[in-house]
Amino acid sequence: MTRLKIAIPNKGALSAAATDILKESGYRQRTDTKELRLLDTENDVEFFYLRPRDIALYVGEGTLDVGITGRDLLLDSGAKAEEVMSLGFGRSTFRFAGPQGAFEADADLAVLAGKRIATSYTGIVQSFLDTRGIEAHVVRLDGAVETSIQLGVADVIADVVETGSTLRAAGLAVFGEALLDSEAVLVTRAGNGSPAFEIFKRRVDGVLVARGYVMMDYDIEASKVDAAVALTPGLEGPTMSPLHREGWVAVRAMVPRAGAQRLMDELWDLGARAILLTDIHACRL
Ligand SMILES: Nc1ncnc2c1ncn2[C@@H]1O[C@H](COP(=O)(O)OP(=O)(O)OP(=O)(O)O)[C@@H](O)[C@H]1O
Ligand SMILES: O=P(O)(O)OC[C@H]1O[C@H](OP(=O)(O)OP(=O)(O)O)[C@H](O)[C@@H]1O
Ligand SMILES: [Mg+2]
Repeated sequence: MTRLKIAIPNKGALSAAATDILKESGYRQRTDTKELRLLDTENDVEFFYLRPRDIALYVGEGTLDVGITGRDLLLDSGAKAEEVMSLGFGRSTFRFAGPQGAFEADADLAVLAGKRIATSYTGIVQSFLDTRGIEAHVVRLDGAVETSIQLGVADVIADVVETGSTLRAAGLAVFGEALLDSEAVLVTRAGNGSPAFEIFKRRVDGVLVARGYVMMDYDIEASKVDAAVALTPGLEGPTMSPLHREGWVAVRAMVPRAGAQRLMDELWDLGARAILLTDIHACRL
């Protein structure tokens, strides 16, 4: 099997969470943030720590096999890489913004006609304008685009918004609809079904599923077990074990993490006792 080459953000908003998910998936990760390459011989993969903006290009060209980057950066690059899995972190939206009070919050984006729009994501913005048939002037900046309006370089900006605090601090407000919802994604080139890639994907997917579920154990009277199991059906049916206590059984089932506390309340009301929740670190389902 040829060694899988994987691109990881070397710094910025996606870097730490990308490293975490790989560690949880059983891969070696760098200990020094200055390291730009790391060979994991045990798993026969090599990691390349790159700018998140460049990752889709390397993968699209086929120089590297897999990458973690933002959906917005992938689309902006126009690279021939495709999204194969969303990773559930690095969530943001991509929005137009202008000086507070200058635009209606729900303005029709036709108001952009003739405006100067500053952005680091010219690919996304230009293709949006083209699709809508809006003629505007796109000003490409490397970052800190929020300041460009005050400095007289642009009328509006188009940028990543997470909490919105950067916009507020700059006296700006979003308007019109969101261009896209982004999060970190796994990218590869079209049709990559190599065995090494499949193993990598399965490992990462196992961690994501494990993050979404918890293991629930409880004891309940056998006469109530059908009602309890209706609440915790598990993935392929819960595991049931007899208890030493006459007429009681122990039940174990994976349940979605969201709502697990509410489930515990319902099980308690039904008569279940010794209800335990435990984290799952990885799984293959
Ligand atoms: N609060 C945030 N700030 C910036 N990017 C975020 C945020 N939350 C999520 N992201 C996502 O992180 C990615 C951008 O990462 P990053 O900021 O590291 O790249 P960059 O802006 O190209 O680099 P840098 O900011 O170091 O110049 C995008 O996919 C973006 O949607
Ligand atoms: O909505 P918020 O939570 O405030 O986050 C969004 C801000 O974060 C990003 O900037 P980044 O730190 O990547 O700097 P950059 O503009 O130089 O890329 C983005 O460009 C916004 O400025
Ligand atoms: Mg940035």
